Amino acid sequence: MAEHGPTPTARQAPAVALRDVTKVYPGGVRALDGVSVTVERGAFVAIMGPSGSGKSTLMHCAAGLDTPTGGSVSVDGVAIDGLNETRRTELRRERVGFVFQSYNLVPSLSVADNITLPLRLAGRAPDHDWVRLLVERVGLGGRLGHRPAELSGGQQQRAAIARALVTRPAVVFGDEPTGALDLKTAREVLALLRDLVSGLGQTVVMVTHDPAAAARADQVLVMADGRLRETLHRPTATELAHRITTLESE
Ligand SMILES: Nc1ncnc2c1ncn2[C@@H]1O[C@H](COP(=O)(O)OP(=O)(O)OP(=O)(O)O)[C@@H](O)[C@H]1O
Repeated sequence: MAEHGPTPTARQAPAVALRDVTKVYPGGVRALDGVSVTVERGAFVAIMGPSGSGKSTLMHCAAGLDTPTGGSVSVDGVAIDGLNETRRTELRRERVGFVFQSYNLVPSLSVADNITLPLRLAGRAPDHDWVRLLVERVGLGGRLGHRPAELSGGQQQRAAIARALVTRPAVVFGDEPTGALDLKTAREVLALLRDLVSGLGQTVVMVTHDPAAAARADQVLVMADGRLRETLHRPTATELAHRITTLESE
């Protein structure tokens, strides 16, 4: 067994599984109310829903960034409920990648060093072929020596996507990954995510308010009032926009 690789049993497990997850915040807000979701390996899943419906809470619980009040969560076949904070941090570092709306690159590091930073933090030697392949896929070959401030927003997000994939995580979570980008650049970044799912088998789960973005996913989880209201398979942007407007007016 590879030192950092999942066990053969875990390899068969879904990328993420939530069973009957509940989250009640101090003060009594029930942000999640019995949510069960299975994300298969190689799936591109979007989470949509009205403001306050529990999208971010769902993603944070699924990624081990927040602890559910009830139910269970597993990532790459590992139950995260029983892990202490140190083991949970290790699991996030080794099996989960993150892409944020605001890129979150380290300003003082070059693009190349930003991309390989998660490997250094995990004490792992870079797999040079994999890093080269990622840099090629995200189209940043000519920019590796630049600082993030010298890149466009779309290029910064491409670097952040390469960084998220560099550890070969079981799942990449995106929090409004195209939220800060103009329409054309957002479309390019979505096409890249789609390509990483279809071409490399990467599992991606992203929260988005944009029906056009969610329509690139294989499945759209529609949240309402802390519950999974429905799962749509390859819906169109028009269908999604209509669905969300209906939920917002309920
Ligand atoms: N730390 C917190 N403490 C208390 N209540 C919280 C906390 N975080 C979120 N909530 C509440 O939980 C509910 C779900 O919030 P969440 O952020 O998951 O929704 P969302 O669908 O991501 O919303 P948005 O689209 O506006 O980002 C909301 O009622 C919110 O006010």
